Amino acid sequence: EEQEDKVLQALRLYLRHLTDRLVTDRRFQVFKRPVDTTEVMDYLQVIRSPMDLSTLQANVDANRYSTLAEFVLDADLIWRNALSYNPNINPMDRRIRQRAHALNDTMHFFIRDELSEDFERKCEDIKASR
Ligand SMILES: CC(=O)c1csc(NC(=O)C2C[NH2+]C2)n1
Repeated sequence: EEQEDKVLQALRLYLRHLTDRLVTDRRFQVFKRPVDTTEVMDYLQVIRSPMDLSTLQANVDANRYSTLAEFVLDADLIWRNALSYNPNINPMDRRIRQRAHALNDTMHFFIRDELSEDFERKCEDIKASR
């Protein structure tokens, strides 16, 4: 229905605006592209579902997300994967974990501050009705 498509278009616009801010934040450059598994040889043995900010953006543009919850499932993979792959106390692992926590905190702060629960409920209702 016309009205419903306007809601989904608004969601897409917001998710693109949110992802653009994350992708341009220099703290999150390590999360910008898929991990190069020819360089980081054991990555796919450790991480079952890779995700990165550019793939997230492409998914938004491809209308892959009809609710905020679907987007957050993929977005949370990015920082959770980084915590899993970098568990050690060496400075490099610690720096990536700090950036992973910053990505999580920043994303969820923007969402809580900018997206109403009513809007997300509308998206969920449209999804349930289809
Ligand atoms: C995106 C991500 O989580 C990532 C990219 S490289 C990396 N970790 C390392 O290169 C080593 C430091 N201890 C392993 N983690």
